[in-house]
Amino acid sequence: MRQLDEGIEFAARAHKGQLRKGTDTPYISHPYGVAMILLQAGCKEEVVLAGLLHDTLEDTETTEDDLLRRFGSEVLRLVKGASEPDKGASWEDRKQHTLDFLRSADLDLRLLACADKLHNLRSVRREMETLQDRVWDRFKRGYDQQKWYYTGLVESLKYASRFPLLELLEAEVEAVFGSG
Ligand SMILES: Nc1nc2c(ncn2[C@@H]2O[C@H](COP(=O)(O)OP(=O)(O)O)[C@@H](OP(=O)(O)OP(=O)(O)O)[C@H]2O)c(=O)[nH]1
Repeated sequence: MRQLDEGIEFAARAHKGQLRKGTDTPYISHPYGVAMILLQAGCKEEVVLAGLLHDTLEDTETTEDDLLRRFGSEVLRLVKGASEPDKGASWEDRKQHTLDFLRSADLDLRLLACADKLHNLRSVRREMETLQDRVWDRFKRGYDQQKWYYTGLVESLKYASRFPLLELLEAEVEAVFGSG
């Protein structure tokens, strides 16, 4: 529990002042939400910690060395696995890389990715209630490409084996993209 408290504080400091895309929602709500999904799914502490910290390498000043010293090599491995390696590549290439990577990733990495995408898509679905298709305007790509990405995520995550959390993501993808 002590490590989780440290992870909560570390993530809150790292993401201080950041907002979710196109909203006034503090960014930290996303890592906290991802960690809650992982806790509820019965994941071990390193995976929950990685949920709290999963965007710190990609979106904050945090370095790999910071994570290694504070949280150890397994948490660092998981957070690196949740980070896009080439920020300069096109949206299509970055997302294709994620789809390819997840096909052969171990279960803990797939649980982390699944919780991350599930939390993102749940917030999209909530906002669709007021914005309808305009919700996609805040993202770099619209409905068709996002549908390609999220349906591809489900395929990649189940490629090696299925797991219970994936069913929640599949249901969410169906609810958002199923009829489109
Ligand atoms: N749904 C949603 N996403 C948000 C929000 N705020 C920030 N994001 C981030 O936006 C990304 C999707 O935005 P895009 O415009 O399509 O692509 P990009 O930022 O990755 O270039 C998600 O990345 P991702 O690749 O899907 O996942 P991640 O691993 O980067 O988290 C997610 O991290 C929000 O309010 N709702």
